[in-house]
Amino acid sequence: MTSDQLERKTAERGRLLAARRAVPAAERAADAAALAAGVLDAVARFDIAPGGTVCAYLAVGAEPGSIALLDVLRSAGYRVLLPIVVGAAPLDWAAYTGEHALRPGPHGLREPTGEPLGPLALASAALVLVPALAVDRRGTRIGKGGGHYDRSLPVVDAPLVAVVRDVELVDDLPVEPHDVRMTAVLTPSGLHVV
Ligand SMILES: Nc1nc2c(c(=O)[nH]1)N(C=O)[C@@H](CNc1ccc(C(=O)N[C@@H](CCC(=O)O)C(=O)O)cc1)CN2
Ligand SMILES: Nc1ncnc2c1ncn2[C@@H]1O[C@H](COP(=O)(O)OP(=O)(O)OP(=O)(O)O)[C@@H](O)[C@H]1O
Repeated sequence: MTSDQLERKTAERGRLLAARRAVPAAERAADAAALAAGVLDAVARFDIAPGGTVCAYLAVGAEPGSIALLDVLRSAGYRVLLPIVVGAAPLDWAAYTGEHALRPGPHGLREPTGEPLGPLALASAALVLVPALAVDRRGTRIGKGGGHYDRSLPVVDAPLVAVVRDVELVDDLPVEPHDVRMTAVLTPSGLHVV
């Protein structure tokens, strides 16, 4: 990637974060409800039966997503794992067993208090919900810039479903060699296979 493209990626990230912060609370709540309502369709579209493992994330700040989305998956019988940040190493994972079993983590995150299962737990996923700032129509994802998911996802064979707002599914994002492509994008309007 040229320094020009890297600059574009950094600028794009700033623009996307600012746009997210400007979303009014009512719209955030409506988006969260629509995503929680749509997540089971997404899982069904990939033929993942209850009992299967879904690696998910717990939304922080203005990110799309919610505890309710995790609870929908759990109530439907899926095993839900959440990431644990371990410095610059690939993400660790532990089971989400309810909002009571979370503790504060880095970057304002809440992380599961259960036994850490190790980075390879991600390989047991039947589907991975991936946080993103934006995704393009080729599946290129831009995240917060820590590289956590790009370092973690190479062990996964399962569908990778980025979760963004509808305006964050865009035509074209800059791509780097380490960027792992998404299989589909879940937005409040539904699942988009890319
Ligand atoms: N929900 C979620 N979990 C995730 C990620 C993510 O993007 N979203 N990550 C993706 O790799 C890893 C952690 N990376 C993160 C990097 C930066 C911030 C962040 O900017 N936090 C804000 C606080 C948000 C708030 O409280 O409003 C900050 O530190 O200012 C969060 C997570 C693993 N878990
Ligand atoms: N597979 C990898 N191995 C080693 N370093 C990596 C890998 N993937 C990404 N990185 C490092 O992480 C940095 C951030 O990457 P990138 O901008 O793609 O993050 P991101 O996908 O936006 O972040 P995140 O995954 O945390 O949401 C890169 O500059 C790179 O140095």
